Amino acid sequence: MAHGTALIYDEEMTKYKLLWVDPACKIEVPERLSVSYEALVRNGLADRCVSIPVREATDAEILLVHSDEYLEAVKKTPYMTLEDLKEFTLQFGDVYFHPNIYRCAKLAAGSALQLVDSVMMERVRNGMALVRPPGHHSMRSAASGFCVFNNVAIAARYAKQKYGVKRVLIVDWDIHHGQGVQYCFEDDPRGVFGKGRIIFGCLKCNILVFVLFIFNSVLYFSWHRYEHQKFWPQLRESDYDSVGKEKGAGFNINLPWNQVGMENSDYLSVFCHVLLPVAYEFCPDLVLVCAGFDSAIGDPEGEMCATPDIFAHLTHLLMNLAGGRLCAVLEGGYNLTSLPQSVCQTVQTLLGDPLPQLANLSGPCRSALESLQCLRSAQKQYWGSLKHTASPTAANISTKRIRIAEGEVEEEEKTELGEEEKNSEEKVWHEPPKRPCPPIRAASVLPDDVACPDGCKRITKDIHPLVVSRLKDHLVQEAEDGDALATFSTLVSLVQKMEKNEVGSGLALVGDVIKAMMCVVQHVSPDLNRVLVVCVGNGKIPSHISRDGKVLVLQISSDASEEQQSKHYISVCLQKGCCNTSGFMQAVLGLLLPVGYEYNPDLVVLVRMPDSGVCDVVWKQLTGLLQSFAKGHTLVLMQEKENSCVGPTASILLGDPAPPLETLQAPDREDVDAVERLRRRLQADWKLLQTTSEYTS
Ligand SMILES: CC(O)(O)NCCCCN
Ligand SMILES: [Zn+2]
Repeated sequence: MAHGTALIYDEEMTKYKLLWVDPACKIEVPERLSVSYEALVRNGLADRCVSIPVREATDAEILLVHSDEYLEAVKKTPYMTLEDLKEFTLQFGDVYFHPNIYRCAKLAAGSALQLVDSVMMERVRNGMALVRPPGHHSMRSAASGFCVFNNVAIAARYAKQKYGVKRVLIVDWDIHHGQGVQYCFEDDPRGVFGKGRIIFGCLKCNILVFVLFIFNSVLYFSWHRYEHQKFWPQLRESDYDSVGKEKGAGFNINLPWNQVGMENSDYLSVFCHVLLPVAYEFCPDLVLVCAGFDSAIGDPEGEMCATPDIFAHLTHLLMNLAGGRLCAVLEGGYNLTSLPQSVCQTVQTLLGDPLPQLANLSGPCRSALESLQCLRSAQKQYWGSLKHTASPTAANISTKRIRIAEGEVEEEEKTELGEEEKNSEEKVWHEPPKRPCPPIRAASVLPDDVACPDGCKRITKDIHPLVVSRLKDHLVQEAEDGDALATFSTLVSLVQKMEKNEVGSGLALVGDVIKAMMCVVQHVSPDLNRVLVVCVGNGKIPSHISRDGKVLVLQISSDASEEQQSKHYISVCLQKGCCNTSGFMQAVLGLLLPVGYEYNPDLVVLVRMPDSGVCDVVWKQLTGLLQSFAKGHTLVLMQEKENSCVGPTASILLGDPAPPLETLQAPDREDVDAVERLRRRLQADWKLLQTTSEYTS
């Protein structure tokens, strides 16, 4: 199991800048890189990383994506006069050249490759490359949008060629569309043949027998400010209906933001309702992130309102894929306050620190819902997890697109603020909260004959007089059973330690998981406002538990009775119960995650019901995903005889990545229907469950 987080940075990449007046390029300054690195140093994050040296990408590596003539032309720029540089720049859009930019562009691309090497050779688990110039706009024979070489596209090709990586997921959370990446992989003759489609011919009828077991594929996901094609680069092919070509259909996913001001809720709903379901189905071997932070609040380009701590969560949600192999490469980010904060949030998550709680999430705004629905509808024919998406009706979709090419321009909606007022509106946001690591990362309460997993701290059972007195009046029948009392009072004191952040998470083997859960829930201290209880497997949970919203129960099983549903008592009934991986993950990603984020609990209690049938890999994925909530304070309760679950559960609570699920088959129709039915019923209560705009008030 690889450990460690790589950090790649060299101040050489700060040594180029704009040498003439160009309003479009003046925001791309060297300080972007230096303030980001200095913030990592100041916050003690840089020296917790494995420092990997930069190197220049070779010609051959650059030619994986770019044409020979383009490379040869760029090679000449170091020797150009200022006039020649201006002249050379004119052929491209929104980019500038400098005598030292070629060297820096080779270092930026080379940094991405160093990162891929470190992760694929398992010298580290994941990492981040702080580079300049960015890459995702540059095309085969063109520079664009401050980009010279396409760092991440080169890294994807390099990973496939050198390490035989079959499936690469590229997530581009920069606020601009990385058209360079889209072009590179949408018509790549070698690369994108889809999810291993098998095409057989037949010798006898003289047709070539060829098996295109082509698992080589690159799935590119990008969200970007679009405003119905009004925003740079104003491309028709940046819209949601660009899904990839021929064999690549379904492997290009564009989520256009048609309004500015998008918030954390908008970003999370796109992750939960599009990216994650598809990513789990795709089952990548490697995740590359075009980590642009102009999608953060305060950025002059993005004009969005998502706070820097959102990147802690986006990073964490992707770390459960590809066995944790994640390479983040800096793209954009132009606000010199939110950029370093966002970089620190990202690196701190890569290092495995507890996640910050995201406060007052609501639902996605109407415009985001329209884009979400259009995208899910455009992609549903390619992805089982989206198969049963309701198609947009004209009524609830008002997307209009100004076809600049056709010269057909619809009346522009008047925005209440003029362009200049909007820009001048100074955004303010809180400094992201500290994310201290508790002295004990994971604790265990186990029978004496069960070994405590490495890294875990055993909490010896003892009777806490104060606790017991309160327990006794609740658990009369246990009063005589000394062991049960000891266990329950130890669990209660364990939760108290979590509240004080002395302990991160805990796991326990108990005689009766439901009783233990009830006891914990009834005895958490009053300043623990909300407890999320996730029950996996069949079993009756007393419905009075979710009183006054202090407790939210979500049960996934095969016998849940649906009529009991309420806002705080949700039971998902899966035909084949918890052993059906794709149905289970559909429920986790499409229901549990959104509701969990909106509920924002202070404690998570994960209960593994007896004979739940849930398989280890899915159990580990769930345990890992639940770390998103309550600053990682999860208490896992399992039945005494399930000793074999102790090790796997502990490894996740200690920060190991969950192993990847194999490529998910499409979920069963009944399960998707069950999840969809529940989603529709509950979305009035839980706005993050919405995926269509017909429900917004
Ligand atoms: C890397 C990037 O996506 O932030 N570049 C943005 C270029 C904007 C040009 N108007
Ligand atoms: Zn950008």
